[in-house]
Amino acid sequence: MDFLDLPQLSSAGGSVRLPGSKSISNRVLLLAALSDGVTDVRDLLASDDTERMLDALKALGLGVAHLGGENWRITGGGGQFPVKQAELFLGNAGTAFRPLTAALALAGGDYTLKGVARMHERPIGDLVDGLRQLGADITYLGNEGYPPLHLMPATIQPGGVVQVRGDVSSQFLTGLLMALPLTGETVVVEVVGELISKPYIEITLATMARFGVIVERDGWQRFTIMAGSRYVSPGTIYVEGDASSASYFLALGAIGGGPVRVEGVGQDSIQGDVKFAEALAKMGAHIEMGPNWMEARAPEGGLVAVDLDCNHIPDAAMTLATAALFAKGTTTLRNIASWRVKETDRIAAMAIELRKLGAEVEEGADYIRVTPAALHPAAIDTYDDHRMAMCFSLAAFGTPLRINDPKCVAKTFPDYFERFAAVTKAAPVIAIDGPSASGKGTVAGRVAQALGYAYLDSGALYRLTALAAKQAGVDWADESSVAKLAAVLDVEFSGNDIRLNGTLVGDAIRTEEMSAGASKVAALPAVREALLFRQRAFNTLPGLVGDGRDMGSVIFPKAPLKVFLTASAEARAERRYKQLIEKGFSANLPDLLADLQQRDARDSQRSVAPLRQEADARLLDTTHLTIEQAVNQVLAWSREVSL
Ligand SMILES: O=C(O)C1=C[C@@H](OP(=O)(O)O)[C@@H](O)[C@H](O)C1
Ligand SMILES: C=C(OP(=O)(O)O)C(=O)O
Repeated sequence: MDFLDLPQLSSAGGSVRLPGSKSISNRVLLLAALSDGVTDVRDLLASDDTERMLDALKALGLGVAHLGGENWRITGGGGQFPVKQAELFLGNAGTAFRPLTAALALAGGDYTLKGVARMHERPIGDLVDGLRQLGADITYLGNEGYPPLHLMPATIQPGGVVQVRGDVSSQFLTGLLMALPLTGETVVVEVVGELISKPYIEITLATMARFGVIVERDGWQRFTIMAGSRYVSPGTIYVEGDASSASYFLALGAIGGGPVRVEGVGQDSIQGDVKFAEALAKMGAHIEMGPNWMEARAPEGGLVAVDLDCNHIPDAAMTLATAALFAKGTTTLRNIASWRVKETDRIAAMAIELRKLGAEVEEGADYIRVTPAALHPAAIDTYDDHRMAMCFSLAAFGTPLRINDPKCVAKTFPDYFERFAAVTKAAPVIAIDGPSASGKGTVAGRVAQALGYAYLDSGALYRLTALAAKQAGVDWADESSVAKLAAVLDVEFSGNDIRLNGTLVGDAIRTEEMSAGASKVAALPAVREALLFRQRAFNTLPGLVGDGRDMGSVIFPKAPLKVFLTASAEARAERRYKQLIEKGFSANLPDLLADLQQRDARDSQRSVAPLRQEADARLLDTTHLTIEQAVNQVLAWSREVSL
């Protein structure tokens, strides 16, 4: 599985231009398609959800032209879909599936609407019930109340009253409202039950108004579409930046110092999720806003917990759940039952993954309660939910972590992690690589001490793996068995002490036998894979010095300082000889030299992570240097680069 390892973060600051709003993009596309005339859409969101809508409109025979960049030209059908029979795949896009169901059910064609497996678990029964009151002919192809759907031509009863439930998803009301002008008659929509996610209805009404249809309303209960309502293209329309996507960056600013500014959405927005900024302000963040921008800074004393009804910001509220990891006290997010029927059961998923990091979490049918704790590294599953992936990126302020399947952000924000990297600063790493017995361990340890950084002796992990295999009677050449051992290796580093399965290992991993074992197991790709995240999990604050063979090339390719530390084979053999004699082992210089040369050859020729100087690594040849001189050189370089 694809994954992304995040180092612990030290700060956040900067500015981000947001991608277009998903909710506005898909509404604008559909209304442009239903309009008379040509609409130029600017700043459209480029993502999976909008691609599904664009593909559907093309399949339905509407004019869809890419003008380059984020600009599209839609030629409307004046309420007609030229293609009368089609099978549409709508992925997991609620904003495509629900509104297209309504529009196509009234359009007099034969259409099959499908999605990904999860879409077939997301309810649509309340919308179908509403459409059937108008005479629509809709069949469930799978489970009653859920996609996929088959829509057949039907005699639509003009006018009257349609009742629709609004307590599972507001998208049912949105779908009906957008489709009803197609009937040409006056229709009243009555909402049954408490309407959730109300601000999304405001987006619907505001977007319909831009296309010339004004809906009369009586609060949240009754909406009237007048006879003769027709969509008319506004000519050119601009899509605002996505307010839900803004939430991650505002939270980064609120946790990581800031200020982080988002551009493309602000106080003039029609999106309810701008209210996320108010929630963050309640947690203590300093928020500033302009018509088209928002900015967040961390409060001096840190964030504080909140107890909030989040029904009005169902998507952005997820960001509060991970921001809560950095707030003093217990945060409770209430009235969020709809989380359970979105991309995944978001209450359950959030609780499971927050607990993996160490937080205390309580979940109920419609709430989640998060109490922060000292976080520890974990691999976070994202459940094919873009917001899970984006929300958990915030946790990196507390611990290095792995995000599984990070590409799921493509639903609404394909380059999220690139933007994230641009406004965050990672705990620094000094990567020191070099051949056996070059003295890199000694130098790395002393540099770490001088800077107050942690020290990762990656070679020790391979030696420990070799030792654990020997103890378990596993052959060093048995790749899958050694990898299994490596994945669950119970090791603990504290100062100079190393424990394996709770027992001090001392010099047992420093013997020539374990050197050879380490070199052998290190050549096995599955073993290296198993130890990858374990090593990256050392990338904590205030910083790390790592030594090994692939620190700069594989483990920490973004390390701000990379050193290739070496010495002539003769000098290294001599150093090793002295070390062994001092420790009371017997040793023979010519043998040591021959071994070293053989090992150099094996390490530099192996197919995975061969030992070599990276193009961006600085060469430190210590043949004629003392340890102090080598340490001082690395420290001098560390001052040169900004760590
Ligand atoms: O209408 C919309 O654009 C949306 C409505 C909300 O769904 P619910 O109404 O199902 O809560 C929201 O979660 C979704 O991401 C987008
Ligand atoms: C719920 C979401 O999506 P959808 O539009 O598919 O409902 C979301 O983006 O968080």
